[in-house]
Amino acid sequence: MTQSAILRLGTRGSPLALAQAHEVKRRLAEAHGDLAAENAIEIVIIKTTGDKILDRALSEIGGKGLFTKEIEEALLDGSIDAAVHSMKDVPTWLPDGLEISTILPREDPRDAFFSLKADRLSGLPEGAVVGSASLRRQAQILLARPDLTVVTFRGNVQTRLRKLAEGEVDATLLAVAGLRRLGEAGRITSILETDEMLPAVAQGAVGLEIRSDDSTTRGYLSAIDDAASAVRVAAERACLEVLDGSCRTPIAALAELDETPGLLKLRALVAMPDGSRVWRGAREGSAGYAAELGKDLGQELRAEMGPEALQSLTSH
Ligand SMILES: NCc1[nH]cc(CCC(=O)O)c1CC(=O)O
Repeated sequence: MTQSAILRLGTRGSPLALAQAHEVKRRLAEAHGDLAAENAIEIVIIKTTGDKILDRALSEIGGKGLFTKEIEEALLDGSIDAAVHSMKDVPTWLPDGLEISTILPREDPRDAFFSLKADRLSGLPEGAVVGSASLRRQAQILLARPDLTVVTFRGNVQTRLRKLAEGEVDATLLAVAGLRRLGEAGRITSILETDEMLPAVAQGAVGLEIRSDDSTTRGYLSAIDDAASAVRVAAERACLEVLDGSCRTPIAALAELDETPGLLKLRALVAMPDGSRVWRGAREGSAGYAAELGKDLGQELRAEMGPEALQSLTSH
């Protein structure tokens, strides 16, 4: 008989999701002697709705939690103890009884540019075609370069880079964090600065979700929490929550800790998908009030947009 695991981690089965789950397992084994034993941590792969839909842009399907619903069900029914998520894919609203307890040290939050025709976005020839299924990236690409065409583009990293090599598109964008975790960062053409392409809320952050009443798992996970990353993600998610964004709303936000200890700087934007309008805002304040800072900025942007623009962007 095999010894049953002490801790079961639920994850999607994509190469990126598995890399993240193995990073969590490695960090936990380093932090706790009993979790270092073989089979002490079991990685449980769970297929989500988002994994089954490969042919359409997620923004067309809509709905929140495409990558998290089935994993959260496994948490609630006790078949796993913690869920490993790309925090970018986790809705701000969580089911009753669940919470995000832990954020790992955040990877680079920026987006990477890939092209065989130019070394940066601004260098693409007039009328070039960029593949991206993200409305956030689409809106910011068109803000900077209204002459470009953005087409829906999905699939894993390998698939996208093959399509790029075959000339289906002239360029594409992917999160730097995912490429680093997959050991594919060497294929990046260049990294987009955040004033040109503000990242998605929580991009580059891996988080763990648990049952709120599970103090045993909470205890294990507290050793691998990165307070600075958690504060940044809290500010960005609070901003998103106020803006009530779905994956169909082009929203970007990035919180960074200043060299001045305890000072958190948050930038956010909301744009029309076609890049015809953009609303930007920035706030800074104490890292101890990260969520308040995020909410304030979200409310400021809401007020600036007015009810009509807000309605057209967030209601579906
Ligand atoms: N929506 C898919 C997704 N979720 C997280 C990442 C990248 C890793 C991260 O942001 O932590 C990606 C792919 C991408 O946007 O390139």
